[in-house]
Amino acid sequence: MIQTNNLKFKYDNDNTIFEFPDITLSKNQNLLILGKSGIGKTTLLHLLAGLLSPSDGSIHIDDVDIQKLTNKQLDKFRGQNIGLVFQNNHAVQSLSVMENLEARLFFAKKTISKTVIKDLLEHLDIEMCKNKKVRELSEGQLQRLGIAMAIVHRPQLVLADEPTSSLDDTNCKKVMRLLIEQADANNANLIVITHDQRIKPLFNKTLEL
Ligand SMILES: Nc1ncnc2c1ncn2[C@@H]1O[C@H](COP(=O)(O)OP(=O)(O)OP(=O)(O)O)[C@@H](O)[C@H]1O
Repeated sequence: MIQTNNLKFKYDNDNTIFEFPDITLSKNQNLLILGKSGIGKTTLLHLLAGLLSPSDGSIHIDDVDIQKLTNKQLDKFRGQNIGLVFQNNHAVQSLSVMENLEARLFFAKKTISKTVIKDLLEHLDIEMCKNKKVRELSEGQLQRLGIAMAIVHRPQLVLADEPTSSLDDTNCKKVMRLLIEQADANNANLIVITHDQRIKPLFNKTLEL
């Protein structure tokens, strides 16, 4: 469940004040966020992830008011409950695909069987790369690893910023199906930002900024 109220934000070094429309998502609902370049889509996603702090308003995720958490509590909450798919992959270059996923699970304090991880990698078409170092992956493989890392710990909320931008049509379909399936299976919410026309028909709830 996600609820935002009267969210406002301003970067320290800029006078623009962003005022975001309220978001209400019940369990299992997904949302596509649209809007022209520079309107504040990524900013909104960072607010929802607790990476930025609003100047006004509130964000509730599963009844937790994230502004009320200390930094340490927020880090823990994010690690366990939120999955982030960002344009720049945050995987550790010197570790393998599998080691990165194991590190993600360790951080989230969750145990997921090797079979389930193998299944996830197969769905994302990167099982054959599981022992490769991150620096040895192609752009598309790296993006799919980012998606695996965002959902392997089965978070309640998945936030994805342009998750399909460097994927071909086949992988775009696979990735979006997987993100939506995983969100459904975990009773989670999926919020996606995109310019990718291919994924618009997959969402019945959209927010135009
Ligand atoms: N750290 C920052 N400090 C100051 N201004 C910033 C910062 N990050 C982003 N901005 C500005 O805030 C505005 C919104 O940026 P944001 O990345 O949220 O837009 P967006 O809608 O996601 O754009 P795009 O579709 O091009 O990715 C832009 O004008 C951007 O220059």
